Amino acid sequence: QWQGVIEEYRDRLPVSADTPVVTLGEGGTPLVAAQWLSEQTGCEVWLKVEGNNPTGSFKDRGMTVAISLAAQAGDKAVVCASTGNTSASAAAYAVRAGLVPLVLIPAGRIAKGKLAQAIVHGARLVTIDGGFDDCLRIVRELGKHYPVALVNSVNPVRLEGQKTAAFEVCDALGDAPDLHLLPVGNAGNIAAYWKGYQEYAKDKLASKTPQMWGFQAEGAAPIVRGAIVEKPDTAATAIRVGNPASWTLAEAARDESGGRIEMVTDEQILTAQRELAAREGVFVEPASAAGVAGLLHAKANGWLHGGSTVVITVTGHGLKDIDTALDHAKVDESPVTPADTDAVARVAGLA
Ligand SMILES: Cc1ncc(COP(=O)(O)O)c(/C=C/C(=O)C(=O)O)c1O
Repeated sequence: QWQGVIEEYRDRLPVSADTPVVTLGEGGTPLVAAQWLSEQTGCEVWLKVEGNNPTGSFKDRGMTVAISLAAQAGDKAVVCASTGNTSASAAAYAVRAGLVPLVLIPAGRIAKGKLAQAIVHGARLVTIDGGFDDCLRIVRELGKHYPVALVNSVNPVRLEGQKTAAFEVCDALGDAPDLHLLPVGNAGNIAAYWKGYQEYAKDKLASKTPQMWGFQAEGAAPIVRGAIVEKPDTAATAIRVGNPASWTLAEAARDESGGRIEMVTDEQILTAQRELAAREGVFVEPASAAGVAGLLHAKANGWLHGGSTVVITVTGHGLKDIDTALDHAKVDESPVTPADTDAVARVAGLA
């Protein structure tokens, strides 16, 4: 039975023997062979399906560590700013530890599945008349003046937990891949993976480190443009961030790994989301498809060498944001059909 991130990688995490382990069995997510993407690119492509975590995104990896340490420290409340998945995860893990979750979210731009999670877990929800970056600025100030633990990815223990995904990739493949692709929003995850890959290579558990390729949405691409984006805008609301907290760490991951951070349009992201579901059977929320859009973009631009081993992290489950999926679905809404077998056979294209 998989014990969750802390028990599986205890000696690589900033926990001690008397840290209470607050877990929902996070981690140990599937590494799925992507046949269609492999055919399209001539590479060996794998998907690290992080939507399979307990609250539906990779955030659980960092939250189990952050909340366990907050419980050990005797904190009574935790606070975070979020585009949705961090708050969903913080709420679930906090209540398990008997802590009060206080979450700040940007008005109007949070996927309903994530909002539902924060609400049903009983988080204290504050909807800010502003963007994610405003929420983050405020929680940093709250952390300074009130007895609350800050559990955003500005808290390094979050990235410690998130680096375990790189360990799992190496454990599953027997080595690090040549390339690792993933979305970049607040930019903690690309930094976390890079840290994990470096640790495994140092300990000779991998023969190399991969190039880290991060992808931002064109309307929210501060790292690509080299400037803060005052009004970030993208349908991929999870990565609608104009001033990433881990900007410097993400650039270090890009440069030290010989990788790249590029941008893809919303059109490319939503097409990748649809293609991934229709061809590989993997349904992810829009932001999570940015790495897949990035792979197809890289292939079209000739950046991709055939035969490379490529891992793409798809970061959150598609059920988080069904509104966007349905808005852009190409499905022809079939009219309600009479409860008659012959009629169904005709509508279903069997007859
Ligand atoms: C599905 C999904 N995909 C990609 C990202 C980007 O990861 P980072 O580059 O490490 O920020 C997020 C991030 C979400 C939040 O930052 C939050 O929940 O506040 C996400 O939820």
